Amino acid sequence: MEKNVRIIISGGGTGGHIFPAVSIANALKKQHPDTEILFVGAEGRMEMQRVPAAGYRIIGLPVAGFDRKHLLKNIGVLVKLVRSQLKARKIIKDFKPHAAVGVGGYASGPTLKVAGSMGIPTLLQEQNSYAGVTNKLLAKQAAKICVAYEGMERFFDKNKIILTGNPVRQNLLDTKLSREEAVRSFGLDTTKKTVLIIGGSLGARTINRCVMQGLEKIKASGVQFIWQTGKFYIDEAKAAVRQAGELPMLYVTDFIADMATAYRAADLVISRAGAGSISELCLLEKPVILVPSPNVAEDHQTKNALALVNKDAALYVKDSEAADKLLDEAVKAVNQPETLKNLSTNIAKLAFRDSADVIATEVYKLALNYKDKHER
Ligand SMILES: CC(=O)N[C@H]1[C@@H](OP(=O)(O)OP(=O)(O)OC[C@H]2O[C@@H](n3ccc(=O)[nH]c3=O)[C@H](O)[C@@H]2O)O[C@H](CO)[C@@H](O)[C@@H]1O
Repeated sequence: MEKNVRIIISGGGTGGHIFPAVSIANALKKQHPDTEILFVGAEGRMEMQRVPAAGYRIIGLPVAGFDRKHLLKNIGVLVKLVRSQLKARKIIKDFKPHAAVGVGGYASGPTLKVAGSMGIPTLLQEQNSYAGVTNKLLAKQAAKICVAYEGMERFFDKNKIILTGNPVRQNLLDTKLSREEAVRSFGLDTTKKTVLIIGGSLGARTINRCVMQGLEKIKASGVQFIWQTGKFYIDEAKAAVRQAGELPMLYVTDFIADMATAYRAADLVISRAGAGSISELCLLEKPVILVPSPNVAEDHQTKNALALVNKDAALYVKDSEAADKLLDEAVKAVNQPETLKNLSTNIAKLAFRDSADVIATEVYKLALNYKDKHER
């Protein structure tokens, strides 16, 4: 008989944490429709909209990130952390979860710490090839740690590690559109090569600058571009395009809701090296030039990128060299079918399928085990 299991999923901050969290929830619901799921996020962050839009309930904690550069500013952050832990304790007492999942991001720290200290089994999902501080701290209490890269024993107890890959939104894999239909949906020319430029869920300043400074080059390239700027940069980007005059080979937007169509249209992708984007590129076998962000904790995007570059599965341009090289490299690569084919073959080998299902199965096992012991 199906037993009603309750699970908390906590974390967020950016798409890279939220999309895997929602995918795990969907997989749990698919496997065991009676599972009750509660999300715990950070007040004011992206998850507070995205999670309800995906059909799940979320409660926000007043948590904020530590300022690693200005230590004095952290007094307020510490107060918020204590308040968050108190609120997490109340949430857990009310909801009575049988397991908790942490996907990284501010909220997962207090939630998983409190859950662990109350004896509830916890599972961590580490998306990157270099473990974040929060996950390293939470790892001691965790029952299982699902990772996406080899070699994570250098951060975590190897007996707890399961190599699952990062969950990817199912609709990315389900699209039936042809390349031509996808290209047309952006108002572009189906006879031309197309480069998709993405900067992670929030956009990437360096990549945007390269495009804005390279508009004349783009005009002359014979190639067309779909450019996602991120919401902070869209006005500046649109103004630059207006000033450059007619650019029918360039589609500009702040955010692409339908990434499946954008990937389908692309012959080559230029991307930051966020873990979510990389997992998608692997599954969709897309040739990519990675430009890791140097502004993330412990420089983890460079490590993500190198895990692919070392296997000839991606091209690599350093952030500091992007202004000089990026557009030229993209135009060159997209016109070399042999290069594109090799990149596609090699990146496909790094894909993990069924990631969300495997993680959901592990969480459910932990939860059932706890429930059997405590609710007889
Ligand atoms: C700046 C920052 O801190 N980035 C981190 C953040 O990634 P961040 O959320 O920026 O990026 P990811 O690459 O992990 O994920 C981006 C997600 O947003 C989607 N997308 C993107 C653009 C768009 O227009 N529409 C859209 O839907 C992508 O398809 C993808 O699913 O979490 C990741 C996972 O821990 C880390 O590896 C990144 O280093």
